[in-house]
Amino acid sequence: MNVQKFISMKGKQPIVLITAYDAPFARIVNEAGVDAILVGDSLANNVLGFSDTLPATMDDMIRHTQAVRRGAPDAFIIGDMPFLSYQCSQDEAIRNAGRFLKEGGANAVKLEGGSSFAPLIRRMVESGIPVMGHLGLTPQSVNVFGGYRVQGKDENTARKLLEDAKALEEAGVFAIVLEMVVEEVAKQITESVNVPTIGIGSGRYCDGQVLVLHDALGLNPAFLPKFAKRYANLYEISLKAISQYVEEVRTREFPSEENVFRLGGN
Ligand SMILES: Nc1nc(=O)c2c([nH]1)NC[C@@H]1CN(c3ccc(C(=O)N[C@@H](CCC(=O)O)C(=O)O)cc3)CN21
Ligand SMILES: CC(C)C(=O)C(=O)O
Ligand SMILES: [Mg+2]
Repeated sequence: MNVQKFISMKGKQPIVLITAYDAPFARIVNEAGVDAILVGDSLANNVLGFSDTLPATMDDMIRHTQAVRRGAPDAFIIGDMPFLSYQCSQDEAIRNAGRFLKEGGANAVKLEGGSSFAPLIRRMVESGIPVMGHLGLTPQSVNVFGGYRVQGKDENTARKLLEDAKALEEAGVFAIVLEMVVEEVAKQITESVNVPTIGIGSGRYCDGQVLVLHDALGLNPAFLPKFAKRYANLYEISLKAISQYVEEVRTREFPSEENVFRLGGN
């Protein structure tokens, strides 16, 4: 996979992305054959225990991008730029984006935002950093939105989304994530730009889909967004497994003869 192949898949074959945050899961999703792995800033809520994505730092993201790279040496990896790593100044943004490639081992970065980020994105691409855009519900702006709401419900916001998508394409992004955009608007955007759209909660007509790993695997029993699908219930499976371990230590069933080292034996 590379950015040109990504672009060439538009309209031909659905593009499959999923998030991963560590080496063992990166190995699993890579072996399952996803087209790319997103090291999301949703690291903050899914792995670090925060309630939103805002606390993720550059150092967090680099450390976990490195872990994903070690678990999936040949995967196409996209690093998600965390809150305030690219909003303060263009120079700082380019340096931080570059860290994902130089230190993290990522192949590209993603950042949230519309046409006002087009000049920055153009500079990044001209500097040799492939950029994925992210429009619609941009979780780093949850405090401005006042919640996680569907985007593009009226004519004005739908038009703004379309204009933003065209501005990002013009700036040189290789793909655009559309998050929680009403299906009709996501379809229109998909038909109006020449780069692939990757949907999450944005319906059936995007060029690809991205899902949060912990949602797909059912690792969070408390919450599942309406747009997500649980393909397994790892919370229950894990709970059952560890409960059995607890029980077996207490009953001295574990460790058993096969787990022990003895004098003169093996
Ligand atoms: N585990 C996880 N899954 C995600 O999809 C995800 C993250 N984390 N973190 C980053 C963002 C935040 N996202 C979110 C967060 C909350 C809702 C939510 O509260 N949805 C409600 C209400 C939707 C509505 O207003 O209609 C839902 O029931 O889906 C949705 C997406 C999507 N992203
Ligand atoms: C939901 C995806 C697109 C994301 O940005 C993340 O996981 O951080
Ligand atoms: Mg994100």
